Amino acid sequence: MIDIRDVHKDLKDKKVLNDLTINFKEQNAYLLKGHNGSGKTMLLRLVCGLINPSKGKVTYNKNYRFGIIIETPQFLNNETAFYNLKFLASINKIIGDEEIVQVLKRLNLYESKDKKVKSFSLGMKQRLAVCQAIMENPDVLLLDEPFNAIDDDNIKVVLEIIDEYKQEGKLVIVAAHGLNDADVQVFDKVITLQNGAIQGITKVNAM
Ligand SMILES: Nc1ncnc2c1ncn2[C@@H]1O[C@H](COP(=O)(O)OP(=O)(O)OP(=O)(O)O)[C@@H](O)[C@H]1O
Repeated sequence: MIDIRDVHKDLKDKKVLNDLTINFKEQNAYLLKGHNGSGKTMLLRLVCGLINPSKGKVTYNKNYRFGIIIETPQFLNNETAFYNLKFLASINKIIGDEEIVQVLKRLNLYESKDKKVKSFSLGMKQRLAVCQAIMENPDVLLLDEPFNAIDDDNIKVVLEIIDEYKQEGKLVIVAAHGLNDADVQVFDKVITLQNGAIQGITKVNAM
């Protein structure tokens, strides 16, 4: 559980988060919606501790390991896809080559594993970003616009992964726009942000 209570965040005189109170629960997937600049990315940053609130409190009920894509992921462009994941895996040292191969297969990148990232399309880079986010099997998955530039088949793969995470009792928060109604069904709640504040929270099965 991640509890956000009465949170405000000011950056250079601008209120980027405005009086947010939300309780994110395990076994649930949340979809963040809202116009550009409404605060979706800031909320994801707040949830994983990349920014601290100016006022209010963020509480976790356990030590979570986070898997994240926030804004445009950066890779070592002159290295291969496999090398990039191996390099990132060397930080925590909890997975080996086998897990990296599995995740590349899952995101349909195995055939391209030995290609340099600079030759990748936007969609391939986005899928590689999903690989790095999920490869260590995190407790909480935070994805900022993961469907950008991804084709329908791979959108389905990412939606399946979100569903699996929920079934495994994990917590998933995704910022995305333009998902069709059928795809939104994988989420439990849709949170709409406007000017850094919550405009509405809708239960998906009630939509
Ligand atoms: N370093 C900063 N200093 C001041 N304001 C900032 C800073 N970074 C972001 N902002 C502002 O915070 C607000 C929220 O930005 P955020 O990136 O969270 O929006 P978003 O909903 O994710 O939009 P997008 O879909 O464009 O990514 C925006 O108005 C943005 O201009």
